[in-house]
Amino acid sequence: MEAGRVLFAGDWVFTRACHSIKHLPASGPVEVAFAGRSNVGKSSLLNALVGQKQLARSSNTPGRTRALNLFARSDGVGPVVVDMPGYGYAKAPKAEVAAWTALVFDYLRGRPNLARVYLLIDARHGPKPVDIEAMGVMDEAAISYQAVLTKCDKAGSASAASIKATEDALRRRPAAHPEVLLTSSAKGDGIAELRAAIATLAAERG
Ligand SMILES: Nc1nc2c(ncn2[C@@H]2O[C@H](COP(=O)(O)OP(=O)(O)OP(=O)(O)O)[C@@H](O)[C@H]2O)c(=O)[nH]1
Ligand SMILES: [Mg+2]
Repeated sequence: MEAGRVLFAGDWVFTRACHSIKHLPASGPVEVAFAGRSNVGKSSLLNALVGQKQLARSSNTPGRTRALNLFARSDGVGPVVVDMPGYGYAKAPKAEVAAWTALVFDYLRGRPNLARVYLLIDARHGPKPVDIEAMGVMDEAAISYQAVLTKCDKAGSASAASIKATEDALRRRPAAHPEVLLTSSAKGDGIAELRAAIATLAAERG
């Protein structure tokens, strides 16, 4: 827990927006990425980790994040954290949504220094078909991933069913971490645990 706190207490800054995987740095430190449907809470989770409300822009309107946005500590210590566009429904033209979705899936398939994907799932709704598709892509690419339920503060009794549905969807998937993390960016639940998990990963892989 302490290593996670220290890692995220540093000075985290936005470093680059990539609209194509060609624009990513050729190689570099370990990356950790947040994937999930539009509006699931990816940018908010990053802000909760770093303790800054507006480092990554979040919005009520699905389709806020439109590039692979890279964040890192200004002193270069630790991993790069990648806030991705959402896949699925968004308030944007269909062709644009299709382009981001392709960008996300290209990144998941072909990034050698990608150490772990956190697959965010809304605790009120559980996994949707597009989340299952993302799991399949990551299994095939052998990218380690872990499910994170978001907005647990709003889910009430629905979260038990979402936990069960998520665990069921992850069973027998070769690249999936079996444990589901429960979080609320609004209330801070699960944030210290996620910080610690990322610090451990960076220490192992960095
Ligand atoms: N109650 C509650 N609301 C949350 C939480 N996390 C995110 N939200 C809200 O959900 C909305 C979407 O959050 P974002 O962080 O922008 O979601 P995103 O996944 O980055 O969305 P896109 O960039 O559009 O794909 C915002 O209005 C947030 O304030 C949470 O833990 N609890
Ligand atoms: Mg976002």
